[in-house]
Amino acid sequence: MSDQSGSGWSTDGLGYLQNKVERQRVLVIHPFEQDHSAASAAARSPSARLEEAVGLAEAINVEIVEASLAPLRRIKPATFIGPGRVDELRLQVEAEEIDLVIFDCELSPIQQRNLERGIKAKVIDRTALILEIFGDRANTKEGELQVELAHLVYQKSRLVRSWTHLERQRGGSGFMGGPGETQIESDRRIITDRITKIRRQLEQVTRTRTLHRARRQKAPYPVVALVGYTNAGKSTLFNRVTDAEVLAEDMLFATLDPTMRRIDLPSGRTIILSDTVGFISELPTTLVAAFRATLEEVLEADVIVHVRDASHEDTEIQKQDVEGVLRELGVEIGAEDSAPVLEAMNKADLLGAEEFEALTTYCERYQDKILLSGLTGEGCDDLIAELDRLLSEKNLIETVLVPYEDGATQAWIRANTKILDESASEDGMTFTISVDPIAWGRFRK
Ligand SMILES: Nc1nc2c(ncn2[C@@H]2O[C@H](COP(=O)(O)OP(=O)(O)OP(=O)(O)O)[C@@H](O)[C@H]2O)c(=O)[nH]1
Ligand SMILES: [Mg+2]
Repeated sequence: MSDQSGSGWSTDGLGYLQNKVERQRVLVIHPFEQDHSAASAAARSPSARLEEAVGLAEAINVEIVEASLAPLRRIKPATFIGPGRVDELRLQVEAEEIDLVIFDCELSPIQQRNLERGIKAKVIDRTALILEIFGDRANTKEGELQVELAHLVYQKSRLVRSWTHLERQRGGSGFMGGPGETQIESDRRIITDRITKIRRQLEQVTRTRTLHRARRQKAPYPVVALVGYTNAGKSTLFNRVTDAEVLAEDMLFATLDPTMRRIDLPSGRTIILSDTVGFISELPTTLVAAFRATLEEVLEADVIVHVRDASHEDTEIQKQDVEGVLRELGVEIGAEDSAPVLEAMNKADLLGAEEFEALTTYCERYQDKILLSGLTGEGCDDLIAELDRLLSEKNLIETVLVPYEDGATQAWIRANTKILDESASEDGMTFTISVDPIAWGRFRK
C-alpha cells in the first residue's frame, strides 16, 4: 500500500517494501525486558516470540539475514534498545548491506526516527509489519479499504503522539527534526479527510455485502465459522471437510478474506462453513476494528469452531489471545446468548506418543474438545459428528397426531426425526419428536 494522499507525510515504511524489485535484506529483533519475562511464567518465551516475528517477516517475502533477541534491563525512551546495541546494529547493517530492521515491539515515532538515524537503515515495528502483510494480502475491495483505514488510523495516532511528545520537550523546537506544528496540523487534516472518505466507501461496500448476506439467509442454513490463531490450520481443516482448495500455507495470515462453502453433514443437515482471518497476539486494536466487518460473519455464526495448534508450545497463550479478540468482538464464550464454541485441537499428528495420549484422555472428558488433524484427516469425522449433534439441539420439539392410514408421514417421522415419545390411541399415533425446523417446514408443505 502506498502513500495514496500524495501529501508526503511519513509512511513509516509502508509501501516501501513493495516498490523494490529485489528482495529486501532484513534483520529481525525481538527486544524484551529481562525481569518481566522471568516474572510471569504465563508469558510466551522470548524465543517463541522471535520465531513468530520471523514468521511475520517471512509473510512479506523478504530475505531474513538474521533474527536475534535483544534482552533489555529497561526500555530506553529515546531508542527502546540501549545505545551499545544501536551501534552494533549500525555496524552489522553496513557490513551485511541490510535494508530494513524489524523491531518486534511497539515503537513510538520518535524511537523509530532515532533508531533509523542511529542504525542507518529503515526501521519498522510490529504493527507496521502486520499492516504491511495485510496490505499485501487484501484482495477484495473491502479488504483493501479496511487495511487502508487501519493504516491511516495508525498514522494519525502517531502524528498526535509525536506532536504531544514534541510539545513536552518544548524549548528545542524541531529538536528531533520532526515537522513543525503547522505541518502536522495539515497532515492530520489530510489524513482525517481521507479517513472520512474511506469510511464512506466502506459503508457502501458493507451495505452491498449485507444485502448478499440477507439473500443467503433466505437459504437458511446454519453458519459454522472456523476461527483461531494464525497458522493454526483453519484453511487446511476447511479444505479437508469441504474438499475445497483454499490457500493453506505455512505462512502467517495466509487467509484474509472469509471464504464460505456449503457442506452436507452425515445427518443430511446442510451447513455453511466459513474460513476466516487468523488472530495474533497484540493484534493492534485499529486492525481489530478495521476487520470488524469481515469478522461480523463470525459474530453471526451459529457455531464457532476454535481451531488450535495443539502441537505449539504456546497453544494455551494463543487460546487466550483468540478468546480475547473474540471478546473484543462481542462473543462471550460460554454465555447464554453467544454461539456455542467447539475446540478443534489440531495438528494431532505432530504430537509425541505421550502428549497424544494425554490429550486424547483430556478431550474425551469434554464433549466440546476434539483432537484431530486437518492434514491427515484423523478425528475430522468426530468434529463433524459433534457439529451435527450441536445443531440438532436447535431442533424443535413437536407433538403430532398422525392418523393410522397416513403411512407416509409415519415413515418420514421415523426416518428424519428423533422420536422422544410415541403412544397409540383411537385416532392414530401421537409422536413427540425432535426435528430440524427447516426439514420440518419443508415436509409440512
Ligand atoms: N502436521 C500438520 N500440519 C498442519 C495441520 N493443519 C495445518 N497444518 C499446516 O500448518 C500450516 C498452516 O496451515 P493453514 O491451514 O494455512 O493455517 P490457517 O489457520 O488457515 O492460517 P492463516 O490463514 O494464516 O491464519 C500449513 O503449513 C499446514 O500444512 C495438521 O493437522 N498437521
Ligand atoms: Mg488460512
